[in-house]
Amino acid sequence: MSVDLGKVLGAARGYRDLARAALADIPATNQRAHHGFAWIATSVAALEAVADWLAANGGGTELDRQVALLGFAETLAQLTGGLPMGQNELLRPGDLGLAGEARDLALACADLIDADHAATRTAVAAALAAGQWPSEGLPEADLDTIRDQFRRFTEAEILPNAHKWHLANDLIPDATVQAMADLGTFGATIPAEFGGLGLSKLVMCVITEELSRGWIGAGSLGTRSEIAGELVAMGGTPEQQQHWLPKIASGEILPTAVFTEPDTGSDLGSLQTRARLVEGEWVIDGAKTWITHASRSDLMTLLCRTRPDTQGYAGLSMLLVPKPRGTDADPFQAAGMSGSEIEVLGYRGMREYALQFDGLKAPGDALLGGEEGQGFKQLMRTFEAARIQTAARAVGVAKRALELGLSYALSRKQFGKALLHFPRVADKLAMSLTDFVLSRELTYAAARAKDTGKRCDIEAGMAKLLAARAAWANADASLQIHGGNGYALEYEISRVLCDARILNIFEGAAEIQAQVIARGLLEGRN
Ligand SMILES: Cc1cc2nc3c(=O)[nH]c(=O)nc-3n(C[C@H](O)[C@H](O)[C@H](O)COP(=O)(O)OP(=O)(O)OC[C@H]3O[C@@H](n4cnc5c(N)ncnc54)[C@H](O)[C@@H]3O)c2cc1C
Repeated sequence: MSVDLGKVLGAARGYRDLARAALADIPATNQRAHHGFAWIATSVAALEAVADWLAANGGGTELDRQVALLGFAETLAQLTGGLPMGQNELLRPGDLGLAGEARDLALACADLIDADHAATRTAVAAALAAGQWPSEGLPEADLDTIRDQFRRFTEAEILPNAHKWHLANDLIPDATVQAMADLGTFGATIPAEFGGLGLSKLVMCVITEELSRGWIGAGSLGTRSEIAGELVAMGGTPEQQQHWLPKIASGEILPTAVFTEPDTGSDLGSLQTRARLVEGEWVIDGAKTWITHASRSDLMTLLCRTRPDTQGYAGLSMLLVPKPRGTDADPFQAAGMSGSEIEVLGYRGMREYALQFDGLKAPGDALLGGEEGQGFKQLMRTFEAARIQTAARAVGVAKRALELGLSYALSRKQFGKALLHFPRVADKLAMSLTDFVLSRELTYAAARAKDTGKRCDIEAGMAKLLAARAAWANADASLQIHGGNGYALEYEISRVLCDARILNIFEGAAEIQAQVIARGLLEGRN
């Protein structure tokens, strides 16, 4: 079927602009409308990214074009019918007072929306069954080589072990961490003058995607190095940069990100952990929770209140707090610091901890940038790259879920034929592939925006929002294809489902991303 995707994209953009205009009369307290607008804008941005991907691949292969067609058709149907913002939250055009405008859009794109795409879905599933995948060639130099390198590593070191490590709640072995360090995982984006590879955020995405395809734990190992590296590179003093960045880049030290508190998660500006200067040293008191890799790490990037008289963001500062690396027998060895492990569904390999600080000491020069009151701003700037990296983690998880569903659908027979031959199974695979491609291309688009140096909290939020939805949807679809076996711990998909679920929560819950996107777009930033 031949559809003018450029024309459809133009119409979708027009609808997004109408949604933006509609918000002029709708207060921000109406989250369904405001967050819904963010979802509309995110959906349109994904279509733009897919159109760019096709163009960059010379119009694409037949499979590329089929995937793009399904992506456009489904997205337009969602825009004009019901856009899933959550499992039981569908944005309807009427929520923005756009019922008539949505009907106009549906009419303008009737060729696409009203068509029966069953044959395309079947063809896409058949292509997958034949071992074909959509183009992943990137125009940027060397990226395919880097992808190959990390794909080979993941195949050899991560995939054969991940499920075993997950079931045993093991830490990723030190030897694997070292092998990842040797590949340059932790210093990929740290400037070359500080011992890193000085590569782009797009490279970071490709690396993260490949590792996360093997296991979210592996793809997440570099997250805290990315956060610490960004914090120090963007906000550190020259001395802090010289001291910390080479060690982070080489993997000699593993950082941990210490922000969330028992009573303070999404609303970080309210956090209560305090640090005060006593005789030239910082003394830290308070409680933190959900801290990943807190034991086997050497440096805490710790957000705390250094101005006790302030409330909100103004009094928050970021400290670079060295700590001894813990062991299983003695996980927290610093005086004034204790912790206990939080048992979790998935996202294993580093372990999460609740931490208590009772007079923990840090050196006087631990204050990031040497300036108090900058912590929240410093962290928000860092969140852009961290959210793009999280989106890339989700893309890798979404792909693995699809691979597992595909493999099971090919090998399992019911009613005398492989599951793949049932249209409802083939549909799940075709739409999983479509969601994977849309979120991958949107994530790459966000990384490219970040690489230009411009502010891109909107792009980062969009990528994370969509990719986290794709990871969860694909994991759920794949588990459904596995039937009862998918529910058995011994099957890898049981882990992938648990791993996928976290992506919508940390690094800013989906609702927070939607809020950031809506606010930013309404302020005219995009
Ligand atoms: C496995 C795991 C690893 C983690 N690792 C780390 C780490 O290494 N370091 C660290 O500092 N933190 C970490 N976190 C914490 C994580 O960042 C927080 O869980 C997250 O920020 C959400 O905070 P919260 O859990 O307190 O949820 P809350 O802030 O209590 O929010 C709960 C829910 O309410 C809704 N909600 C909240 N605010 C709004 C709003 N304004 N509008 C609409 N809906 C809203 C959302 O659905 C949200 O999911 C981790 C968490 C997990 C589960």
